[in-house]
Amino acid sequence: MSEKYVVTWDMFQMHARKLSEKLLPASQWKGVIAVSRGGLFPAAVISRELGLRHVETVCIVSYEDHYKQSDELRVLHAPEGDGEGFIVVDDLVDTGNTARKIREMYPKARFVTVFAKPAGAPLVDDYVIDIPQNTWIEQPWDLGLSFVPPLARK
Ligand SMILES: O=P(O)(O)OC[C@H]1O[C@H](OP(=O)(O)OP(=O)(O)O)[C@H](O)[C@@H]1O
Ligand SMILES: O=c1[nH]c(=O)c2nc[nH]c2[nH]1
Ligand SMILES: [Mg+2]
Repeated sequence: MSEKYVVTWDMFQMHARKLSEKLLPASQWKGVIAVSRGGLFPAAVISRELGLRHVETVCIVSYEDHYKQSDELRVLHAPEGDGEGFIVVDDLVDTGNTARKIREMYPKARFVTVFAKPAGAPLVDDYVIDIPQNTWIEQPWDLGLSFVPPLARK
């Protein structure tokens, strides 16, 4: 990836709130299924905003290494059913491989993400922010604050 897009916690919360607005009225939903782990973060915001207390996880491993996707997706845990009445939420779609698997598993769910790159965007029902394909999204839970030395050192 040639570019980086750094996301801060406050911007992430703001975008996740915007995504929640697209999911009104809340009464149409039984609950939320978070695509763990990245989807846990927007799922917390969405379930809070919409007053949904039924929160499930689907656990999929795609990127074993931070920047490198493995050939096979590994599903470690998945709630039963076709997803009817549920919002399935992930933090982002990139190649769309995870989204394709989710769509296959939960064809009746509404699948939403905060960020979408062009290759994955058509697979998502709702998202908030477009990101170019050549850009790596650095999520706030993967980052930390650290000291930066001044330019002029004595
Ligand atoms: O569209 P794709 O190319 O499939 O990529 C998107 C997926 O990749 C990331 O998850 P990852 O597999 O890194 O796991 P994590 O959520 O546990 O960090 C991200 O959270 C999405 O789930
Ligand atoms: O933190 C992440 N940023 C990304 O751009 C991305 N694409 C797939 N998986 C990803 N994880
Ligand atoms: Mg993920």
